[in-house]
Amino acid sequence: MKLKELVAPLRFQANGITENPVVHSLEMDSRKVTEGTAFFCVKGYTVDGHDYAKQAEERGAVAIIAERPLPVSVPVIIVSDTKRAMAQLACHFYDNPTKKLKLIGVTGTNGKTTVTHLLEQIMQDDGKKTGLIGTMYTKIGNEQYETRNTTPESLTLQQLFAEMVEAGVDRAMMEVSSHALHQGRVRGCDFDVAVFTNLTPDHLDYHDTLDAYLYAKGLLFAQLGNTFSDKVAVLNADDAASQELARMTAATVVTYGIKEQADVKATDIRISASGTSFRLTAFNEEVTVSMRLIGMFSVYNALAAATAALVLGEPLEKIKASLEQVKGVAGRFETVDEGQDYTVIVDYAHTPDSLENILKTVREFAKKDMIAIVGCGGDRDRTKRPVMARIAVDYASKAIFTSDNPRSEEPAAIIADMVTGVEEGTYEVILDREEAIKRAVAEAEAGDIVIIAGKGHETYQILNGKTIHFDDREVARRAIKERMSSC
Ligand SMILES: CC(=O)N[C@H]1[C@@H](OP(=O)(O)OP(=O)(O)OC[C@H]2O[C@@H](n3ccc(=O)[nH]c3=O)[C@H](O)[C@@H]2O)O[C@H](CO)[C@@H](O)[C@@H]1O[C@H](C)C(=O)N[C@@H](C)C(=O)N[C@H](CCC(=O)O)C(=O)O
Ligand SMILES: Nc1ncnc2c1ncn2[C@@H]1O[C@H](COP(=O)(O)OP(=O)(O)OP(=O)(O)O)[C@@H](O)[C@H]1O
Ligand SMILES: N[C@H](CCC[C@H](N)C(=O)O)C(=O)O
Ligand SMILES: [Mg+2]
Repeated sequence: MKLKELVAPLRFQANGITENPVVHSLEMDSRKVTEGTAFFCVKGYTVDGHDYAKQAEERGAVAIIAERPLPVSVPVIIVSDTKRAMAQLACHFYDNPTKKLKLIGVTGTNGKTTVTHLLEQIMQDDGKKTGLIGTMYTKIGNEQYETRNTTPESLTLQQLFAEMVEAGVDRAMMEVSSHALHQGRVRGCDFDVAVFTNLTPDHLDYHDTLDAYLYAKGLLFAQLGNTFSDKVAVLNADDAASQELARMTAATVVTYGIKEQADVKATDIRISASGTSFRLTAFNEEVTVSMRLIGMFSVYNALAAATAALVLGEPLEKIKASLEQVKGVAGRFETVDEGQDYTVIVDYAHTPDSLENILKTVREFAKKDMIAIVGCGGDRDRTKRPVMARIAVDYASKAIFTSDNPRSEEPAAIIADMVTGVEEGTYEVILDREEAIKRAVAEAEAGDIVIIAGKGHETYQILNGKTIHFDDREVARRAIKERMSSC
């Protein structure tokens, strides 16, 4: 695409360009610039991309989009907000891929990864070609690609959607984080359905207040638009935040829930240690669903996915069949089973609400003791630390506090924050996560349950700013085997 055509959507901001080179690619990272790139200078939280304009030019950039004049010899297009321009031009450059597929965005504090995976299963079972973008990876069909963020920035995002369109994807589901909404990463995405799971405290390091966090989530619904269209907001009737979210859009609102009046409802809920069953009533239809997913929160996730699928025209019977197929999502309530006589579960609970949900659920079925291994991420919301510690102590027979991605913080300083929420003598601290897991496995008696919370599918530990390989499931498996072989 020629430069003038690329920047045409910027309208008056693009006036005065005289040169018109061919632009082969778009980049916001100077290190990735190649011959023919248009480079966007983005002011980040760590550095200012404007400082890398010269490097981008040296690497072959043919145009620079910036917020101020720069000493380079290639054309510089000055805009008031490069991130905004970047999203807009990315949509244009990749020919608005999200207009060519059905796009479902899922937001909320907990359950986004799970709900997108449930949707993927439903769509795939109905013969649709799917794309998925989220915490664990991006998937196009069944091919997986690594991504750094749960919701990538706009350039990566639009490129991924273009690849999806190219691959024949007709249904794309993505997790939309509050950070992404706040930073405008999803601007220009043509969402057909926006799904809300729930809102509980998290990320207050970034958003400061719960209201600001809710506002960021609300942007997804605002982005459905202010015209009456086929777009649908799928809201959780049992979460008070949904009323705020409904106010933000003119799109049709469809609700799901258990307690309050809702369009799609679960009743007769039976939860056991091996699964969950419920009656699913959707508009004038009704089916009974028996899933392997455990806990009341899983019923909410199933309802959210079922409602989104229904509004996209999937038949209820097929939705039921798919939900019944799902074995679970990696790192979410994943059991590590080597035939031992105690249960070991790895789960991604890293917020107060998710930790409480998971521990409460297990507590209900635990016949004997429940040992919980809990940590809190470094360089993240400090306010959740004492709350999570309190929850662990309240629900578990034994709480072990350990490290969960300390990042640039001292592991002991994170634990020091955690223990302000609990009384001395009610917990044990083992800073080294591997040691903590080994200890829990060594102490577990027949019938006990060990829950290793916080890292789920993660295959790394970020310590002292360095990333090392670490997988709770591998560590637990090794510990179980070692214990077995030493008996
Ligand atoms: C706080 C935050 O959101 N940071 C995001 C931000 O990084 P940043 O602002 O620090 O970027 P920066 O390093 O200052 O760089 C600024 C600009 O200079 C450029 N640069 C930099 C160096 C160089 O040599 N050349 C160059 O051109 C960079 O490419 C960039 O364009 O922009 C990066 C690129 O898009 C993101 O990867 C990064 O996410 C970091 C990794 C992160 O941890 N984000 C978390 C908070 C986050 O977004 N989490 C949510 C999920 C949360 C949840 O729901 O649980 C997510 O969606 O992932
Ligand atoms: N609907 C829910 N309500 C409360 N807790 C939940 C819910 N669904 C899942 N959880 C808990 O939260 C954990 C994370 O779930 P999931 O990965 O689906 O959430 P997420 O919103 O994608 O998280 P992230 O923001 O880190 O991407 C699970 O391991 C489980 O403990
Ligand atoms: N998306 C979340 C994941 C947290 C996972 C937990 N293991 C941690 O590192 O705190 C975040 O980046 O805050
Ligand atoms: Mg996720």
